Amino acid sequence: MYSQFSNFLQMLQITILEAAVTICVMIVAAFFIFMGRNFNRWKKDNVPFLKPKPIFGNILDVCRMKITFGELCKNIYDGISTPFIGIFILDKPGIIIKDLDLVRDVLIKDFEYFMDRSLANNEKNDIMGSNMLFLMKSPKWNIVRKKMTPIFTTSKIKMMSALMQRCSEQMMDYISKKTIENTVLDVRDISVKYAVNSITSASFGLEAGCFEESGSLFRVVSERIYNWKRFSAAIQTICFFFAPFLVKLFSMKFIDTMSSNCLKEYFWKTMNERETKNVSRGDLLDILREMKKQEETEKLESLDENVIVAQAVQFFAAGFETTSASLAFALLELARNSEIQQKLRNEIVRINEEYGSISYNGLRDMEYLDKVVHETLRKYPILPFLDRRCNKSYNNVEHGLKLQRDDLVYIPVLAIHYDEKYYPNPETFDPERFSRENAEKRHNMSYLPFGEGPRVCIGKRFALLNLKSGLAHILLDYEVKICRKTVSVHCINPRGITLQPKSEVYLEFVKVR
Ligand code: HEM
Repeated sequence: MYSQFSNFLQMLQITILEAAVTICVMIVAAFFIFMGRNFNRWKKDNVPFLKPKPIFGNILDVCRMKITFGELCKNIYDGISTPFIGIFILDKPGIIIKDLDLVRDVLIKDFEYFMDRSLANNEKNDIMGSNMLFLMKSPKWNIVRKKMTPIFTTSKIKMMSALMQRCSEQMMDYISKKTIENTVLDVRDISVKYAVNSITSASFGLEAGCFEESGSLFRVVSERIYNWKRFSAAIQTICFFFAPFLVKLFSMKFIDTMSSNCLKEYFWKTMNERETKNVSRGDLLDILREMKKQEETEKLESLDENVIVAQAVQFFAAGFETTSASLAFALLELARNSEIQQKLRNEIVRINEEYGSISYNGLRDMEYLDKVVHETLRKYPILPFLDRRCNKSYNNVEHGLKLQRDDLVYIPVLAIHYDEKYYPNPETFDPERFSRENAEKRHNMSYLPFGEGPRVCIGKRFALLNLKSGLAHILLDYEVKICRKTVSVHCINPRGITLQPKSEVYLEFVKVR
């Protein structure tokens, strides 16, 4: 074989080295051509588009972790005047939408064309990840979402509020002990502990114990799940969002095996305990238990045990990072804006006196708190973009947009939230933007921190209540202030997909009650 090959090379009058170099060049050229095979797509369809770079399309800086995809979308959005623009996610055609009527069409009116997210779903090797609602694809998603919607009704949320109150009280004990030694605390750390405690209590029926000195296993797991400091974790997340073929090729898992096994074990342990003792506490676990029973009687193929446990793990993963970042950002903004903080505290003190404690009904009556929370989520939308995949040919005549199956669609939430047209002086933290009068004047797609349409965040009401409970408890007892340790610009971490403070958020806690 080898002698035949060298005879062949002799015939061509080239050496083995020259042959090897030629083959490498040909492979690289073929790869470039393959990755660029769609690059004429937007030109052909007469759609305005951004010139792509070889291999990476328009996301080179995201892959190099120089900026987040949310910020890239914002830069693109700010630079265009067309209702949408064509881009390339590596080799795949995608569009970024600027026109809010078109945003509404994609998220709500024409949802049947955009039911799935663009995220990878590795069904073969990642049973836990692929069964999570966030990653799930239609038609399985339709069935599971319908089954899960009753989890977050008003009466269920009201029951869960008692669990949240307990977590808020644990946080206050912790702050009170910590401030004896040092009045400067890292609110990012406190927020993560609070959010992990709340979500563990609601979705696993267990006390995570994050505020205890001995440390908590759930805190360790939460750190493992989203550790943006770990380069490999950041790369993996980028692959899930933008390079599904690599996810399949390298059998990547959305949540690492150790964390998911650990959560799974706790889930079944508590579930079985409840089964034996027949107790219910009004948390998500009870509802998942009902789903399990229903599944056993109805023999629904799509709701096997993996689906049920994956939802608990999903709540844990979706809940703690989003809520903790929002709470930390809210406290930072309140420390920067002392007048707003004082106005909010006056409301909290008044309603606390009226109800005797920070109860579910009391929180519902705190109108200014509601505005502060919404303005925080406007300024810091934790998921700075929404993504969808077109699942069948789409022709929107009114907006002149034609899409093919598998085209990617992005809604640049961060950019919309900072558009002067909807929010003048967007850098200013102004809760009055969310007075009923002001909110009614805006396009209803100009505020999307929880997404919109049938795939809107299922935990929205839980998250809002959790955030409000945490904030109200802290501000009732403490004034938070900027101090020497507070880093003036909290850059957004370019290694994450979500908006997260890049460093610790130190604030001074001054007792006011
Ligand atoms: C401040 C806190 C939170 C924010 C800002 C947030 C934001 C979001 C956003 C933007 C989406 C995508 C919506 C879309 O594509 O239209 C989403 C989806 C989702 N969120 Fe949240 N979220 C938060 C808290 C939570 C909590 C506490 C839970 C669970 C208890 C949760 C569970 C989910 C799930 C399961 C989905 C996927 C829904 C589906 O695909 O059907 N989130 N969230």
